[in-house]
Amino acid sequence: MKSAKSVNRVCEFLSSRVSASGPVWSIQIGSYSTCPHAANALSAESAMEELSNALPYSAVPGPKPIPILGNAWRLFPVIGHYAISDVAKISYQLYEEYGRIAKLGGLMGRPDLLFVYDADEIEKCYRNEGVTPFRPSMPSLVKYKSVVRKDFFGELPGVVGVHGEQWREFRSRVQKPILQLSTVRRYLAPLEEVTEDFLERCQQLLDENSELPDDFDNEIHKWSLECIGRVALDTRLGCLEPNLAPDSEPQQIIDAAKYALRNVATLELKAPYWRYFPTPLWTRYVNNMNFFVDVCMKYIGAATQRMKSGSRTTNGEPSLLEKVITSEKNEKIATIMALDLILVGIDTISMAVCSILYQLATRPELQHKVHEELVRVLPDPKTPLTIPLLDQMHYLRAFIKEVFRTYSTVIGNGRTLQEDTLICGYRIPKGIQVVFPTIVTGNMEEYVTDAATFRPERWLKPNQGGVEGKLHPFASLPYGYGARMCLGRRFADLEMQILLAKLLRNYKLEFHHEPLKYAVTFMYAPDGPLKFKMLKI
Ligand code: HEM
Repeated sequence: MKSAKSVNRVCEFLSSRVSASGPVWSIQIGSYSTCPHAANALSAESAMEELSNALPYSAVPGPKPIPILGNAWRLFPVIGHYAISDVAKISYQLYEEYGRIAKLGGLMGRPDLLFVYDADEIEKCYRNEGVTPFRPSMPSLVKYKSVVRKDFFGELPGVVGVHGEQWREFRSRVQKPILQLSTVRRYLAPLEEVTEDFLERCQQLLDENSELPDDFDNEIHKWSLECIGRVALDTRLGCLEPNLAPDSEPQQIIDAAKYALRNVATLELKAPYWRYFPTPLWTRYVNNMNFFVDVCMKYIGAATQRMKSGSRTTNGEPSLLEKVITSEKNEKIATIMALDLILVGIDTISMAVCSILYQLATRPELQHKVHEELVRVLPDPKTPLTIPLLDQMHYLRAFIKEVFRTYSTVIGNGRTLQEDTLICGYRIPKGIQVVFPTIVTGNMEEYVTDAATFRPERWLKPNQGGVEGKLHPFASLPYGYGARMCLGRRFADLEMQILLAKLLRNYKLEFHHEPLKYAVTFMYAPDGPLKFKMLKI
């Protein structure tokens, strides 16, 4: 029984790791020559009729729950045919066994998970998700924000782990400055500087065979931490310095971020005693989060002081923090925004980079194409990057998109339905958690021509050397879609492009070890030492 409950946590964890996005609520009703409201009413009426004629939810196919254990047993390693460690495989197996829609129910005390593999239906779900889409989220963070530190987070607790009007209000306050192109552009030079320091550190880490160390993923992690410090806290945290003292602030930040990555999974997957009393793991989690809040408060306080004394970070475009502090006149909003960006902006990007580098190192011909493009765009490797230069790196961008399609870093996205919804001909009740498994749909021949082939050219326009073929826009959505779409996507793209451009213009990456398997640890990424050989070109 205890194990069954822990399996139940896997499902909760699973559904909290899938993400989604999606504005565009303007549904195309077709052309009308009379009153548009009449057309709307007609369409609403026919939607109601479709819903009432739909097949019942009970008819959705899926593994049959067995008494007492429900469906939780199916996630047990060995006795079930789905392995906990390979969540991606569960998504594939459900599709293979049941087709375009499958229900995983009987999950003991938690809503069913409904896997949808039909890209047209996924598109409909996103486009109709309403103004406050609900993404099931990390229960430990929800408790931390809404119970443990309610005193601090109050009525506007941020966007991550927050829903409904509170989410909408917060997002509407910070979305514009975060997504504004002028804000993002402003960070090009500072992030380039961070990346140059990172590459210098990589050089120092090379062994006598010019190979990077076993734990190179930790170094990538530090780079992404340093980038997010620059964006969300207006500071250089110092995480890339060699020989950090264990009690130095950067080392403590590195440890706290690593802890967040490794142990939150344990907290949410194992029996959730922490919901009822403070277990040692929970206490450590809370202390860790408090530490992050303190760090954010310290740097936002410093930014406010700088602004009061009239000395800003630069004379040009204000920084993200400066924009938010000025428009909100409220340090707390800026602090909570920074905390949210840090919480989700470190692991996503570092795991994505691990995956992209592994694919580049193991596909030398394609890596060579990226390098050729970079030589064309940057004949002098020392040329500082600019946005127009980055915009010419079409093949590099296509390569990133193709990695996301084939090895979806965030394995999928999800929404808790806010009202009864018609999906694949079934009436799906409000409250069900719908999963959009991009790890599967991005690889379906139905939506992507020659899906099994890794081919960045599919993302290019014909005049850029692109190849024609099917590519359903809702099959591979790395950043989700809509009102809840990834808030940091522009920074993520910028950070990845800067790193790859600087690295591959100057170095060749090789991998001379046993091929690595991909696994879902926290995100979907190669599971093993990334001992790349890094050779100066
Ligand atoms: C390659 C790296 C990244 C990937 C693949 C990624 C993917 C995603 C996805 C799929 C979602 C869910 C969207 C939805 O529910 O529709 C999301 C949400 C979010 N992401 Fe990212 N992300 C990445 C990097 C970042 C970075 C660097 C930041 C911060 C600077 C960030 C900040 C956020 C925030 C704040 C949300 C929550 C948005 C909300 O619920 O309103 N992400 N991300």
